[in-house]
Amino acid sequence: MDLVDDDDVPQLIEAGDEPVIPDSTKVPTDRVPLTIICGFLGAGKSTLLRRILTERHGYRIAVIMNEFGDTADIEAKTINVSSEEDPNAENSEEFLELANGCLCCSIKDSGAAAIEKLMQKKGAFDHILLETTGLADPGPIASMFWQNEEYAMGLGNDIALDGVICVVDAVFGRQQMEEDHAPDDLGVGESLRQVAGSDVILLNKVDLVDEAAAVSMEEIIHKVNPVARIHRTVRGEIDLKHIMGISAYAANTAQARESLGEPLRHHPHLHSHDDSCEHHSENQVTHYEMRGITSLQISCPVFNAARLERLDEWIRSVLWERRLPGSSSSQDIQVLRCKGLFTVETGEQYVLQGVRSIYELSKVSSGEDADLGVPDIGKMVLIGKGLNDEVRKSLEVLVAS
Ligand SMILES: Nc1nc2c(ncn2[C@@H]2O[C@H](COP(=O)(O)OP(=O)(O)OP(=O)(O)O)[C@@H](O)[C@H]2O)c(=O)[nH]1
Repeated sequence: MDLVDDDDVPQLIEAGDEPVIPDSTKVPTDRVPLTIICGFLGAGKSTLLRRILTERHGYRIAVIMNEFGDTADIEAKTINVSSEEDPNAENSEEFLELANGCLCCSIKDSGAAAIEKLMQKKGAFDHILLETTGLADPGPIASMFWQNEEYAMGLGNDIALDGVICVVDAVFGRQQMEEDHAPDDLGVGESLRQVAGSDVILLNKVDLVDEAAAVSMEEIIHKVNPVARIHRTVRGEIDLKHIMGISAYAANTAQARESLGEPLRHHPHLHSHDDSCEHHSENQVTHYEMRGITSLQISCPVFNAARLERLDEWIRSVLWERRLPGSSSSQDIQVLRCKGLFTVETGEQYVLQGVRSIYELSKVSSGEDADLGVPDIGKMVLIGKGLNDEVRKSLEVLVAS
């Protein structure tokens, strides 16, 4: 079942004389954060979730293990967890409250119905983890929980997308990405879409590879997605603060700068081409391509209001019409993820967040981050297909004009 039609006309920001720029201060704050966990087949998603469901970590998490986005029943494999009171509960109950405070949910309904049932238990958990099938593309699922007007009146009021986590197999990940060529409008397969559309990547099974192979894999991941944080894991062992509460979609200066700044600082041994360019503030398209997926990073000077409006128009054209403004022909551009942080002359800051055709360019509330030394230089990162030199030049001309 397709939860979201890629071709749907995006509804977030309507074209008009004035850009509709939401103020992040108006976003409700009492929502339950939701983290989507995707990953290659057999990469270790269930192992990670089993750990979360059984270890004492102090978090109250509702874990949904479901063939989400599919009409199939719950995954045949069982997460072998049991409560002390009823060791067979997972076989009979939709909801299993675990000794460590987590709530395990195996919900047969797919999609929104599963989440609606879970939200009836709101209060019993502080965070939702949603496991997707190994073949799932996280983009449409993320879109369902982020800036989706259809859900804004119902589900969207209760849930806030926190981030997308991708578990990558350190042994077979490279092969999976290279061989992956599912025929679709983008011409790339799911494993690449998962890496491109994620905010945090867990490079799992590093116990099975040597240091050189792990570094090489990190470099490949970084070149496909320069803004994702990469953590090495063995059997999903990771401090949960790295995958929960990351606010990857927040319209918040500190978070935006964090995700746009130095994504590889956990890995000082990595000095890729991208990093050196970054230090020189050089705008560039990554020279590495994996089945046409590239990233484009650009530095932006302080904007005036008119330029911000033109940038908004540029984004609409590229994300919605897949072409550069002023160009009559389709250039086959498809953006999977975009992020940005911009400062305008008045001192106000704007954060760009985008998942495919849906985006939000929102003003950061005044006073926020006032003491953090906000840099004058803004930055924008696009990840997707067709992001060639022509696209980069078009953006450079726009931000410099
Ligand atoms: N050596 C090693 N084995 C691991 C690690 N993580 C998971 N495994 C094993 O890899 C196999 C697949 O792990 P799963 O957690 O089932 O993977 P998955 O991503 O849920 O698989 P699918 O749902 O089929 O896509 C299992 O046999 C795990 O025990 C790891 O870090 N190191």
